[in-house]
Amino acid sequence: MSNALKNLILIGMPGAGKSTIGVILAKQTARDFVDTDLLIQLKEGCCLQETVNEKGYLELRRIEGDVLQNLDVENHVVATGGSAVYSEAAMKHLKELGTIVYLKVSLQELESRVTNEAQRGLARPAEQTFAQMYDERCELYERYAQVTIKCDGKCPEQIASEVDSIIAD
Ligand SMILES: Nc1ncnc2c1ncn2[C@@H]1O[C@H](COP(=O)(O)OP(=O)(O)O)[C@@H](O)[C@H]1O
Ligand SMILES: O=C(O)C1=C[C@@H](OP(=O)(O)O)[C@@H](O)[C@H](O)C1
Ligand SMILES: [Mg+2]
Repeated sequence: MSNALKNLILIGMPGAGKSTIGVILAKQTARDFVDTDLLIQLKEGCCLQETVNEKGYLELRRIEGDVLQNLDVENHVVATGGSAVYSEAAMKHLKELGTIVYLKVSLQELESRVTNEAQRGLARPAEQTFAQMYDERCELYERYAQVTIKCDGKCPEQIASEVDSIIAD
């Protein structure tokens, strides 16, 4: 564990399982849980897709960066949004808060999971395809990851146990 605050920060593509696995991991490791997408929604008073529609994807990324930089938690599992890695300052803050765990999933697996792309509030330019987004972002997730878990073919409980055993070492 890289940090006395004992937070585990999950990063990865939309559909990677950050929100799903985050809750399971919190329960498995006796931590609290926070999903920063929900904090953004509470701050804005609307769903992420509405923020994108009304203010644009760059503004959603800016709001997300702001929420992440103001995050002040201890002994939590933090599920971030897939676009968290666009803010260098936010990622620096998250690294100070805890251990950054990248949930790595193949494009093929993600495409089978994310069937509601247009309603998910993705913070990307309108013309960017999911595959292009994957190519652009993979190097960012890898840049910030302190622990990487290959998730294809594993169920959420198995992935949570793998994270638990790695951070317990
Ligand atoms: N390891 C997994 N195997 C199969 N399906 C998964 C796995 N992890 C998540 N899912 C499914 O993928 C979808 C996206 O998961 P979610 O936790 O919302 O991802 P994220 O928060 O990273 O965008 C959900 O329907 C969830 O049930
Ligand atoms: O990757 C993205 O552009 C986004 C992913 C979403 O979270 P999930 O990764 O939990 O789906 C959410 O933060 C927002 O809609 C933007
Ligand atoms: Mg999520």
